[in-house]
Amino acid sequence: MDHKKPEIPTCEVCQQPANQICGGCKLVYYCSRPHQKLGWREGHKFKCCAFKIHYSDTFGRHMIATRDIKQGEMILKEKPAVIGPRMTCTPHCLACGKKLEPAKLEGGFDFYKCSLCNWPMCGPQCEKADVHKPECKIMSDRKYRCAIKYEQSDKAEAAYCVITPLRVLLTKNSNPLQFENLMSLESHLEDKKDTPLYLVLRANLVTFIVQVLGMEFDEETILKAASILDTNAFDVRSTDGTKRSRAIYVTASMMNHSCKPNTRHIFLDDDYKIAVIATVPISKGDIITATYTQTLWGTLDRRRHLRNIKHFECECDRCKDPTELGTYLGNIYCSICNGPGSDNITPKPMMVSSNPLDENALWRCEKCEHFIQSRQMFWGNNALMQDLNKLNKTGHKDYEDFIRRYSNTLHPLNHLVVQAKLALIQIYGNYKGYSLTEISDALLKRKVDLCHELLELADKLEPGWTRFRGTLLLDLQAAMTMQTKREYESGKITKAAAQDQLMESMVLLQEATNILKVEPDMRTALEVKIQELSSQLDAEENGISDA
Ligand SMILES: C[S@@+](CC[C@H](N)C(=O)[O-])C[C@H]1O[C@@H](n2cnc3c(N)ncnc32)[C@H](O)[C@@H]1O
Repeated sequence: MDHKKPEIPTCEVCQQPANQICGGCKLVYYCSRPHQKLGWREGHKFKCCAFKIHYSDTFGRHMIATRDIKQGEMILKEKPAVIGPRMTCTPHCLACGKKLEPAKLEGGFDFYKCSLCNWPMCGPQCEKADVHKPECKIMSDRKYRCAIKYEQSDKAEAAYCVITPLRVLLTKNSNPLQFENLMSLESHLEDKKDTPLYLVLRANLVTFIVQVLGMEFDEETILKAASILDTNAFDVRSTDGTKRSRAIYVTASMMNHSCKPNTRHIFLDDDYKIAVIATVPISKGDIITATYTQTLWGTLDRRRHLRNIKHFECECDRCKDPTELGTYLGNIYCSICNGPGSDNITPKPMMVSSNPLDENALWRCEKCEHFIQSRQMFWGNNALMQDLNKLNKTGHKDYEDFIRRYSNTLHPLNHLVVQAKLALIQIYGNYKGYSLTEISDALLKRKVDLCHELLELADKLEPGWTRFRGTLLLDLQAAMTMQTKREYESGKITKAAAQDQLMESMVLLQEATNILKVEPDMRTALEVKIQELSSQLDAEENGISDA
């Protein structure tokens, strides 16, 4: 027999036997905490991570896991290399990104303006923020004053298109290495150059940088900065929804797109660090992916968005599958098989694309000879989306009517129906007049059923520790807890059954907590919910609620 001596790990710093493994890369050992800290300072911080960047002709640079990554693990935390307003937006503060409201000033309603460059800002403090100083100086030195003034609420201003590209260009002097990193990102400028948007940018942005500000950049570099932002920037929102910006994270931008990604990201603190979290276990060698689009859109819409904005053709497993992994999210029923005079065949036959990777391919019935052009699918989707957007959002009636009205065309998991169902889950239990204590047993049951239905969808398209699943689990447990309370109080179930059901709710709440506890806005709310449910369980156990 081969009695091989087991290898004893040794400390990276002193080479003595060690038993503490680095939690980041899980590749190196230390004998003690002081040596781990020393090792980190001496260079491990540059090598320690769970991924490496690979290159392929199909994807360009992309991230690969260098070891198995656990569900819920934070893979990466990074500061933005550049952050600023979106291309066109309603007035937002150039420093903190907050959406601005006008105030009553001497000449009528207007925004507070920076005293030097006249851009709308929150107030004197934001006007002095470091992020605004360099652009403010160059604009005010050139006597440029922003012309935005309040006219009507929510008027989008195209003038914002100059700010974030200007911030990229300003790093050339302030942080040349950062400038190099930013300018080395994928731009797809060649594909965009002649699009209407870039023709407008040539007139606005290039003129602003070269002629108004007198900066020495050529047209190609300026448009490339704008194009790098379009290809790589993340949409950054504060957790309370009052602040919105776009930002580039040089390393996080290396994540490939997938229509069924294996990570989610959140933004932390006031400096908007991004944290990338594994939503499912990721095996060594797997590609680490994010989504650049909306997972709850159908394939036609997702692929068109990716083609137009990110300039690539997505060929992931979901895009290749005409049933979208069995969900039929982008499909409709066949109008012939399910039309008048049909024998109500079950399951109802669907229309599916004859080639999902070709936007122009015909859509055919799975059962009969019926087919339609893909443009009819686009038109139908747009028309119904407009219908959906017009519904009264404060109550449930319009949404329930929408689902009923189109039930012969749209199956229960069509993306338009899913939007209506998500709205209903929000309304039941949360909106004025619909609190969990107020709604009828029937509506409470409807909420529970909708949560179960969408959790099944989530398992196929956004599985694991996703925010979608986390928030659905929270909604479901709240509704189930109320159901239990009502059933017990009306004598429909015994105390033991009530306890079992509350334990079931607790399991759901615990999973939701595991998923959502990293989200800065959720921590306190989750603690309160666990406290409430625990007290309810105690009360049931001690017979207090029998009283
Ligand atoms: C944010 S960048 C990712 C980093 C980039 N690959 C690079 O080398 O700099 C986005 C670009 O990567 C490529 N890409 C990302 N995901 C892809 C995918 N699933 N299929 C094909 N190309 C992809 C596309 O060119 C896309 O515009």
